[in-house]
Amino acid sequence: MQERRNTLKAAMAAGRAHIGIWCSLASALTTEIVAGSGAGWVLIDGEHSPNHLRSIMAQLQVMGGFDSEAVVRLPSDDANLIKQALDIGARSLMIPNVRTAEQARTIVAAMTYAPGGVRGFSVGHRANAFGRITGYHANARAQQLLAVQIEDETGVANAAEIAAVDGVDVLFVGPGDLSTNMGAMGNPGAAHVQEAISSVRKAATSAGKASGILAPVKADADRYLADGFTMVAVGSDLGLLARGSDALVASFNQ
Ligand SMILES: O=C(O)C(=O)C[C@H](O)[C@@H](O)CO
Repeated sequence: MQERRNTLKAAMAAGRAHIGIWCSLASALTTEIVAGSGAGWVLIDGEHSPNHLRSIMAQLQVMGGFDSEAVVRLPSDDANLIKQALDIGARSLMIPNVRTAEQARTIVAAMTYAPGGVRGFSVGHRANAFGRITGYHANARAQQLLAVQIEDETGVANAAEIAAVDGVDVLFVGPGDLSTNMGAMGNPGAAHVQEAISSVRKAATSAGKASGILAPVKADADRYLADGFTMVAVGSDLGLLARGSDALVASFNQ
């Protein structure tokens, strides 16, 4: 049995844009619905949502039948969480609040088997189809994608060094945290925040890496894509359901 190619990783390496949808409802059913949309990737959020390893695994299982790549965001850079997420079958990770190149190297090491890293070795896990994937351990890193989130001014200042770390594929801007940490709470459109966002993209591009951002307003997403961001989340399951139901009710309350 062969592991399926990580088409998101290939697209990022080739500079091809893939839009994604953010899944925060911690539901295998809604993630399965979203995965059928044709989005290039689906973010399973383990930071700002009531997800846990089993709920993340259930979403990975339902996504197995779709071309869309599952990207799992962990709540931190904790090596033990990285190990568990990789073993249940996550191979594209998003790690929040990455501020230094050293932190990024530590994250890559947690994703990598010895001698290059410290990922714990096991044969019998879901990632390896329970021992059925030929050459899983030797090829695991080649199919992994790492998106590190740049979410404060330290990360922005270190973006070039972070992007240069071997194993980092994407610098992904967290617009909410970045704007908040820059004194413009929840307003990534502020001029100085936009300058920071642009500098992150340029740092990624200069290092031959991809850049990404969450942009649930279409005009923003279109602009970021035009500027060269290639991993752009353009909406969320939660937003689609909340705003869609609001609008539906409002349409009858004219
Ligand atoms: O800082 C941000 O913005 C992000 O990283 C995305 C948010 O955490 C996401 O949960 C918005 O729903």
